[in-house]
Amino acid sequence: MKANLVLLPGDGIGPEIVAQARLVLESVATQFGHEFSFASHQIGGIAIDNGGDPLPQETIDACRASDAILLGAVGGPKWDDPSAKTRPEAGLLKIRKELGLFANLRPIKLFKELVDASPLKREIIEGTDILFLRELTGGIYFGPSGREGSGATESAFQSMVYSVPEVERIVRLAAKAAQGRDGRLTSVDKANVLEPSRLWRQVAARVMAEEFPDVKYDVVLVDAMAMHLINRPKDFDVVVTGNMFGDILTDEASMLPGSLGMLPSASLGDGGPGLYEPIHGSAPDIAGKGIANPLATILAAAMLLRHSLNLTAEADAIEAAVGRVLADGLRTADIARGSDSIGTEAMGAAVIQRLSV
Ligand SMILES: NC(=O)C1=CN([C@@H]2O[C@H](COP(=O)(O)OP(=O)(O)OC[C@H]3O[C@@H](n4cnc5c(N)ncnc54)[C@H](O)[C@@H]3O)[C@@H](O)[C@H]2O)C=CC1
Ligand SMILES: CC(C)CC(=O)C(=O)O
Ligand SMILES: [Mg+2]
Repeated sequence: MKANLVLLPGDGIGPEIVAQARLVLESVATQFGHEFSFASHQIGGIAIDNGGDPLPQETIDACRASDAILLGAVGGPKWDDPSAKTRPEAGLLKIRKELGLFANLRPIKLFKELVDASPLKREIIEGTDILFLRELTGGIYFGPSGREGSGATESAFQSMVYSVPEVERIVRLAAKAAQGRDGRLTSVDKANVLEPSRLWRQVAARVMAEEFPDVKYDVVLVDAMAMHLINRPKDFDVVVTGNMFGDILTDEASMLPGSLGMLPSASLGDGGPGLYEPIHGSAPDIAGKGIANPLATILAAAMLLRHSLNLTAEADAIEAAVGRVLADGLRTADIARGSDSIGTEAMGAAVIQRLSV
């Protein structure tokens, strides 16, 4: 198969981890007889530095013309000035919106070889397999925002807005995902306080009752969910939630496998190219040191093969190679828990070495 892939390395550790995922994809292409072409484009802080815009038009055009996109991360202290006209993160939000990527799939799957990396007890986490569906192009990150007044009385606002169609489409997708898994769906909201959450809860209940009577459905408030996630994670199958709640809960869930550096994601819309990325950010504290964990990005590349290119065996091969690396005891610093660790490049090479085993 021929595929035209766009790489958006971005900032901080982004270029380091995307480089390893690219090598893995090149190795898969050679082994399975595919022709993948790669074109790198700018997003985030580096794009601001080079032209003042965190998402240049040429990047949007290249993404639209591609079969799939692999992104590293954006942002960093260099661009954190609160009075700046724009921010790297605005580029990421915009590309998601431009491409209509309303569904962010975040699988929280534990490699059995890695149960020792979590700060949580083995008996709590072992066997955890949750699929989060985070709504990605609506909610508070996209609501009306601004500032009013000035000086000591200045105020700022950002509104959470959800519409019926926005809730319907993400709940339908989540329910379909549940049908293909253990048949259970949990919707997470804050309906005791927030009006958009009350709409979300009403719409989700109707969609589930009318269209998915076979899926076991329940609702949990987001604050309680934050606790359940680390107390009884095995009780959850598919979880559907809004943009900000999904963002925060999945960072928390990264403590189940033990590190943000282990969790990939896929952002999908109604057709068109999907965008794949680790769930973590640009990790400025370790950028340039060669120690970032590239496995989340490598696993995101596996999701790209599975969801955008329909290459199941190839995606399985990457995931199996990651399992072998972990079984062989190889760990980057974030999952080493004090024992010996290897760097970003060595971890990428170790995955490639085990691809054909
Ligand atoms: N998708 C994206 O591009 C995202 C961008 N950001 C941006 O990233 C910047 C840094 O944000 P932080 O709050 O520090 O979150 P972060 O996710 O970048 O890092 C949080 C902690 O996890 C560690 N970490 C993250 N990924 C790792 C990896 N692959 N291997 C080993 N350790 C890893 C970091 O070293 C840090 O200690 C900010 O500018 C933020 O806005 C944050 C989240 C997502
Ligand atoms: C720009 C932010 C919303 C990025 C982020 O934290 C995420 O998508 O996980
Ligand atoms: Mg996040």
